[in-house]
Amino acid sequence: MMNSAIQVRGLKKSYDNNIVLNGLDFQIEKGEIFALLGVNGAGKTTTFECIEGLRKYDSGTIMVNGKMGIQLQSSSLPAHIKPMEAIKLFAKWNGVKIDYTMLNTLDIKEIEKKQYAQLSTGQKRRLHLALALIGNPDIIFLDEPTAGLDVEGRVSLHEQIRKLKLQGKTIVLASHDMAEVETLCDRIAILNSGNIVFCGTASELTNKVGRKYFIHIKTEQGDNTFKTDNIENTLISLLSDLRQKGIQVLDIKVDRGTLEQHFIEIARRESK
Ligand SMILES: Nc1ncnc2c1ncn2[C@@H]1O[C@H](COP(=O)(O)OP(=O)(O)OP(=O)(O)O)[C@@H](O)[C@H]1O
Repeated sequence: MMNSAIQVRGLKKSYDNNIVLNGLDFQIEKGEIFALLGVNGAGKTTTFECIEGLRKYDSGTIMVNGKMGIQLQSSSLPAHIKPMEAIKLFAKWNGVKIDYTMLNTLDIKEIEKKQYAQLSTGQKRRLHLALALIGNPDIIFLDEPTAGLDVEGRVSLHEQIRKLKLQGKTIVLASHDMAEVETLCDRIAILNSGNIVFCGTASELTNKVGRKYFIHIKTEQGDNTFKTDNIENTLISLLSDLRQKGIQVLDIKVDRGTLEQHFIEIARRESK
């Protein structure tokens, strides 16, 4: 019997002439938080749906070792349903008793009187997570769980996900937020042009792409972006240069770069 929670071998899927998955190979170990990263349209949802058994694939094998719980996409419930009605319905379908402790941790009480359509994005996410957990699954799929959430909502969801891991659950999530998956996930797979172009830990990824930062400086003369692996030195030299020229700085932002920028970097390295 395999030890991994999920094993995917040679997974291929096309929609008409559009090859979305061109032979994916990866496995997800039991008890890990695993992220599938990719830009919009990379095929994350398609991969998930193939694994979940919701979508037919063209070829390859998928083995799943455990019960799956799936977090619904937003607005997938009827507008008038109330959270507790949805929870009772799901519990009935799953033939399980409702776990009120779990509902309390997700603060479902706070929203139980509202209708689905009246819930905020964060409240809908919490309800969707509760519904995914109703059947006490071993493997939980979260498709962009923090998209559209504010910082507080994001932090609280990350805490929930970490708690699930401590309970021994396997968490599989899709995201396009590099910073998020770096702090949250044990391993990351990057999906690009139908293939897994990277699969490993966040620090392995950092070693591969280098610790690159992007400094965005807005001045009275316009916007400029600089790439660096040494924020301090680059900032000092940029700022002193601007001061010397008498150009006023209006705003400065530093970030880790977008996923696209990291892809370009990885692709460049692999073609060498
Ligand atoms: N039912 C479908 N019929 C035809 N094409 C589809 C279908 N579902 C998805 N696609 C196409 O497959 C590709 C991958 O879509 P998918 O939703 O899997 O990507 P994704 O990585 O989840 O994207 P996002 O981050 O935007 O959710 C896209 O080009 C999309 O247009």
